[in-house]
Amino acid sequence: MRALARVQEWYGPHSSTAAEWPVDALMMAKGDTTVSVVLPARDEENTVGDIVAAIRRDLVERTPLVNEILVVDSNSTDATAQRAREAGARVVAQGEVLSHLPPLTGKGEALWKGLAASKGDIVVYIDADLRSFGAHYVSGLVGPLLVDADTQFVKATYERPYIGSDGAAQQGGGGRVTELVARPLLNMFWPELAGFAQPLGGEYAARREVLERVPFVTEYGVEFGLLVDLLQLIGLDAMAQVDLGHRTHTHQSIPALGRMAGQIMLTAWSRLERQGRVLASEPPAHTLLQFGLEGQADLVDVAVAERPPLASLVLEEDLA
Ligand SMILES: O=c1ccn([C@@H]2O[C@H](COP(=O)(O)OP(=O)(O)O[C@H]3O[C@H](CO)[C@@H](O)[C@H](O)[C@H]3O)[C@@H](O)[C@H]2O)c(=O)[nH]1
Ligand SMILES: O=C(O)[C@H](O)COP(=O)(O)O
Repeated sequence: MRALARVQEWYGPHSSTAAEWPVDALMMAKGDTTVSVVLPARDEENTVGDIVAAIRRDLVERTPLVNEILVVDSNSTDATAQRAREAGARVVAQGEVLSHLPPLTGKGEALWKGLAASKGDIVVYIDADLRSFGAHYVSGLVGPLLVDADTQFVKATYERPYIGSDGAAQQGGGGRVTELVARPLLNMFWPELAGFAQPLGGEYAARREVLERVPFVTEYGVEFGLLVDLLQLIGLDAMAQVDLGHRTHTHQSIPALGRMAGQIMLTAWSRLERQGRVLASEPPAHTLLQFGLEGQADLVDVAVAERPPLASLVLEEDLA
């Protein structure tokens, strides 16, 4: 009950909508602060170009709110890098950033490499598979950071329909892993975070100095890990939420979401262990036996790894 009261107390003062952060007003607040937009992209040739072009048109050329657009090409096998470059982004290959380190995989790795390769004081992450993107996604996320010095991290919320193969939208049907896995876990173990309506969403912004002080879990554990670790590092009152309206994206299959769910559960477990809240006599298994339509079995690995806080790495390299 105490946690719920805490969420209620936090919610009002730390929630806003994108409409409350008009770009022209933000330009006054921006001053010398630089803003990087980082898009992780694996095989997103159908969507990445339009997203980059919209940011470039509305937030670089029309009003210079954004200083840098960086696409991290996450081992794509399609024309993602070319489309992103043509639309005006700088593109880096995930494996070529900090290439002296052994490569890791997945979205969390792309985000960490994007942090290392970008320069802005504020870093905005935007998924490259969005079909509902508008410039207000970026301005809404940076608004609280530019205007309020106490805000360190801003997470998006939105209505998330499920779009069926016939194109029909089912209101509230999207975010299946959020509803079935992430939200129950957060409410059980980190109830202070229960007010984040879309904890797994890929759109959020933070001050670089804060992002460089937390580890990044690889694969799809990254958003869950960041929320839990940032709560511990900066506290709930330095975290805010902005309603961006509506979000549609490319849905993954149920087996793929099962693997994502496994990665998120392992991330939660690692944080429970690290925070001294569970004592494991043996680590959880990280294999998942999945079954296809014909009943065929497939053993997959849902292990996640972790990159250390970027700041610790820079320090280590400075000392070496
Ligand atoms: O190895 C990868 C996998 C994904 N991506 C990119 O990451 C973004 C999100 O990935 P996606 O597969 O579309 O994830 P979703 O099914 O949409 O999963 C949701 O839940 C995940 C777990 O929190 C989040 O990482 C996602 O941002 C969020 O949209 C997209 O731009 C991908 O191209 C990579 O860069 N590398
Ligand atoms: O955020 C989630 O829960 C996953 O990305 C699944 O989203 P979807 O159900 O909208 O595909």
